[in-house]
Amino acid sequence: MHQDIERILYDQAAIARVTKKLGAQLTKDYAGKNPLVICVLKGAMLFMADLVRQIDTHLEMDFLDVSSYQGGTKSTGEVKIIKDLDIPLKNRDVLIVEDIIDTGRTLNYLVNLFKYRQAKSVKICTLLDKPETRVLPVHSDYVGYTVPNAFLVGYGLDYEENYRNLPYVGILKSSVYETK
Ligand SMILES: O=P(O)(O)OC[C@H]1O[C@H](OP(=O)(O)OP(=O)(O)O)[C@H](O)[C@@H]1O
Ligand code: HPA
Ligand SMILES: [Mg+2]
Repeated sequence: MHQDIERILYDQAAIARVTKKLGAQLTKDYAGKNPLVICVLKGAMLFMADLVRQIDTHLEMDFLDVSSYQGGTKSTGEVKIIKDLDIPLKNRDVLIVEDIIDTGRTLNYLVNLFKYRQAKSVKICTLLDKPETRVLPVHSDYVGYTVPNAFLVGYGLDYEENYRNLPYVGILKSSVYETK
């Protein structure tokens, strides 16, 4: 698995550092608001698990499964809800937690959907932001790291469902997907 990684961008310590910093900001911004913190499965699961433990105020969690990459390195352009939320979000302060914003299709779709469902506020916290490849506009209120235009894996991010369990974020060697 590790031999398929070109370069490690963020190791465990770097991820922990930025997660702690984001958690401190969120603790301040959401004190007394009991936000509904939404994890976008599957990619955001590890970041969500670490981030909520750094937010020191009441919150609720829910999980939504959407997919637009169908495992590969290219966005299909179509966002599909595979599992919807359980908790109604009308009049709730919603915080969407993501691993990465790439084309922006996933979050553009979700922000519009949650506003349509009458959330009181909708904000985004993403570990990684890849602004160079944006197709649809997305404003993220909380960003861990801004990343270069490369296909990344690890810490939740996959290539064909593999590599999510790497404890770091790295660039996948192009030979891994170009020979397919
Ligand atoms: O900005 P975008 O181009 O929409 O890309 C970002 C989304 O793509 C990935 O999810 P994916 O759809 O691959 O599903 P996964 O989270 O289950 O890996 C990633 O976890 C983000 O949710
Ligand atoms: O760089 C990426 N890696 C893995 N999954 C992704 N989904 C969007 N961008 C990426
Ligand atoms: Mg995802």
